[in-house]
Amino acid sequence: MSQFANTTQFDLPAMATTMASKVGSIQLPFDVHSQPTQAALLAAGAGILSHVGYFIRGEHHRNGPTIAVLYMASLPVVAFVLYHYVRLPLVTSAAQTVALVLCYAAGLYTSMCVYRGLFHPLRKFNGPFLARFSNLYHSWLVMEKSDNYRQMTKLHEKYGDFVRTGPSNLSVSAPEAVPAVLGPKSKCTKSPWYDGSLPLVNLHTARDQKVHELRRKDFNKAFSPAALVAYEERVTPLSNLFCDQIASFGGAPVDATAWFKYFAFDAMGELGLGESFHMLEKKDNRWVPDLLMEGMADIAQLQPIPWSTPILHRIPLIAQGPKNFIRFVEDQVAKRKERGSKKPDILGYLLASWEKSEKKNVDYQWLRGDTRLVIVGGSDTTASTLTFIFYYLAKYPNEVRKLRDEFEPLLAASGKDHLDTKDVAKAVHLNGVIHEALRLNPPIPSGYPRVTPPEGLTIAGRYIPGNTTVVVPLRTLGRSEAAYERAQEFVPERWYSKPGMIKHKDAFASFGGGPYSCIGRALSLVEMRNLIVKVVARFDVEFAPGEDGEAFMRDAKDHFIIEIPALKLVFKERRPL
Ligand code: HEM
Repeated sequence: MSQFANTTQFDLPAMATTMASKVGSIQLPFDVHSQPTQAALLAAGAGILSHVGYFIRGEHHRNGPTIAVLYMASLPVVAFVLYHYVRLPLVTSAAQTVALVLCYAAGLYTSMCVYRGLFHPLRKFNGPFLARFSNLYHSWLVMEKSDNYRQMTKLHEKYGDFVRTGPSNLSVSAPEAVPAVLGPKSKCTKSPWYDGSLPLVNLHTARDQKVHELRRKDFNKAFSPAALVAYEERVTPLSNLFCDQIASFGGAPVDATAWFKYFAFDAMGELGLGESFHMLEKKDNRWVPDLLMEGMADIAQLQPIPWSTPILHRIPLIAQGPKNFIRFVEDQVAKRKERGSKKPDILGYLLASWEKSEKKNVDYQWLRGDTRLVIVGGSDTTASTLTFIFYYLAKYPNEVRKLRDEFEPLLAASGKDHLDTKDVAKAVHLNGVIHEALRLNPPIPSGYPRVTPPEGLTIAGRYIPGNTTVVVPLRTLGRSEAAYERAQEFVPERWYSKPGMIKHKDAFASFGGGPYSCIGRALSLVEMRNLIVKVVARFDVEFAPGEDGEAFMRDAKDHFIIEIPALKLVFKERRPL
């Protein structure tokens, strides 16, 4: 199960001495001092060679920290050689060194730009001019507002279904892209982006198919139908607590965004770690969701540049948010391990596999990573979906009536205060509301990148070369007329009585697809159905005075997961308990 990045130690003085001793015995073919042009050309040539011989093929992002250190180390080494062996004055050595290193970089980047602009297999795909030369363009595009999903929609409106967003990157918004790139039969693999959190590993970031398959088996036990039934019993008290807390506002405005987070995090604490974080009843841990989002926001704009994150993770004072969040998770794993749990929880199943492991130290890293994954993957996604759902319910009160008409007879017949498992399929409108909110507002709005197989891939009649990073922009596709009729409108009936309004049944991918799809899908649906039924049964929902939901919809940020602004709602009790 071990799959960690190698960290290389650099002994700079030793490297300098070794290199210097070699240069000392070599007669340079020119005098650096009197023939600067030749020296510059040689450095530029080395840059071109390193591109053509090394950088042009394969993946190098994991070597990012090593390459950065080597590049920095070359400065003192070259300066030392020029000063000590070529016997240039100190200041001249330093100036020549900078010039040579810059010439090397110029050679490297010129070669890259010429190749990417004129000879790259993606050269025939349209996209912003600068995007073809570097992924930095994509980063720059989203730097100010962290609004990748909006930028992707704009680019697709301008350039069509296929947009070259980086030298080897395509965004494909054709509905056929979902089965081809994400479907069970797809031969695409996870892109280098998934290495962004190394050396931390987890199921989601596992790029090796076999490693992923093995770990997913451990996870499957925690998400079996029997486990889900047991989990639902523990969601119900949290839904009740949520309703009681909302009722205590007495009809005053509530920050729905924050409260759905408290619910979803508490549910993940309870079901993931065996103990709620108690955010619904106490203020103590309410900082955790903000910490997570801060961490995601810190590095969101760098996501198009996979080599940047391994470097940032190694710089002590940078990306403090994710590091603090990891510390919080580690603490939770240690506490859960110590206290044990009488009730089944997700970590319990993973701990049981770990107990049997022969490589306890290595597999403990997986345990940490997967606990973080469960908390991140299970909380914020569910919370933002619930907030979007209640935005639509406040905007369209008729939807609330339709929901009540559907579930009230089902609850009366079963005598339960939540939907019985056998009635879930009958709650077609409730399921339609959830799917419609997820279609219009996927919590991972810009999709997740894959790499095409070496032989390439054909989507909607267009051939995409092998080793291309492809992403399906989910929010753009979810609102596309090519996939849905009246695509911008909220019509839950399209998911049951009006199937003609779904033009491409494969286009819905808010939970992913294929072997890497969301393993928590059924659990999140259990949580959401449970809470929606309880809230809608007990409260009428309205926008708070001064709230129209526009800023909420307009100002959402895309940090891979979506960060939504506060949505102020009023919950008025229909029948006080
Ligand atoms: C509305 C709620 C949710 C949505 C929209 C959602 C969406 C997704 C998506 C799109 C993926 C695939 C990402 C990729 O391929 O890179 C994913 C993976 C995953 N999700 Fe969810 N998720 C939700 C709730 C949950 C919950 C409640 C859990 C529970 C712990 C969970 C756990 C996971 C895990 C463990 C993975 C990784 C699966 C793998 O790589 O095999 N998710 N989720």
